[in-house]
Amino acid sequence: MLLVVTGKKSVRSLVAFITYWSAIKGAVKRITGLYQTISSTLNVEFAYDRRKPLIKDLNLVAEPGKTVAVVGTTGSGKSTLVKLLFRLYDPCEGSIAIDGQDVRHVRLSGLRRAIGIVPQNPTLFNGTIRENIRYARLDATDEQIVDFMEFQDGYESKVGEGGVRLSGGEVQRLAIARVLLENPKIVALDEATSAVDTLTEAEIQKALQRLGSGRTMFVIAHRLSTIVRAHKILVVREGKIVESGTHGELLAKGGEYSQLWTQ
Ligand SMILES: Nc1ncnc2c1ncn2[C@@H]1O[C@H](COP(=O)(O)OP(=O)(O)OP(=O)(O)O)[C@@H](O)[C@H]1O
Repeated sequence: MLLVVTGKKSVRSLVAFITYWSAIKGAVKRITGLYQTISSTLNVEFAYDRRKPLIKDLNLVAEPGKTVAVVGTTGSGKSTLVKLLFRLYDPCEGSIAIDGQDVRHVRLSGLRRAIGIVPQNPTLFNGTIRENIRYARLDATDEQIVDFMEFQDGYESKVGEGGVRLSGGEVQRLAIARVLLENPKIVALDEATSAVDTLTEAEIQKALQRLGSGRTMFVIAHRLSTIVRAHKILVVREGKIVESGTHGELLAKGGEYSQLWTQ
């Protein structure tokens, strides 16, 4: 800049330099992007129907490698938070960012590669467990697929139409295995509500711990064990985060969370 002011360089070369520098910086951002810190501006708002705002004053930070559990009554807006993150919808006000970059400025294909989703009811087709897991990454080797966890009847057993031959716990573990195979940096998990026995519960928790290791995980949580293990719990009511903290902190506070807990 000084060289331009003193007349030693032309404005044209300064413009060329800035363009060149922006291109390099852009490229570096794509290469080094950790895709791990999720944050929002203070004023994020969202409405499906403009007359009825749903998400209000959303203030959210999820730190790299940490598990954030979202809890709240039905219809409080938990799934909508995940939809905003994944850009199925954009906020009406404010913005959500990953590593400080507004998700609206990240290429959609890149964003969806960076975030893995474990849905409550995964779509399963009538093939083997191995084939259903491979669906997440068609070029995966057999070794890569069996690396994650064990299934009682083995990887070659058929799951049946829509997974009817699997137990609720196996369906959840299969959905987790798919995302482990995808290996994204961020995971959004909509935890199934189905009750499972203690042994299955322990297996699901083991799979979840592996999933959360080194990843930022955002869980719409229903299981006690998941909530207790989370690094941070967000309590959502009518689209607002009304409390946040660890399980111990929130219980000690004696507010909304402790009421949810005793219900
Ligand atoms: N696509 C949509 N169009 C219009 N309204 C919607 C849409 N999706 C959700 N809603 C409404 O927004 C509100 C919040 O829904 P959301 O699914 O985010 O809640 P939730 O806390 O995840 O509920 P649950 O625990 O039952 O899954 C609900 O009143 C719901 O009916």
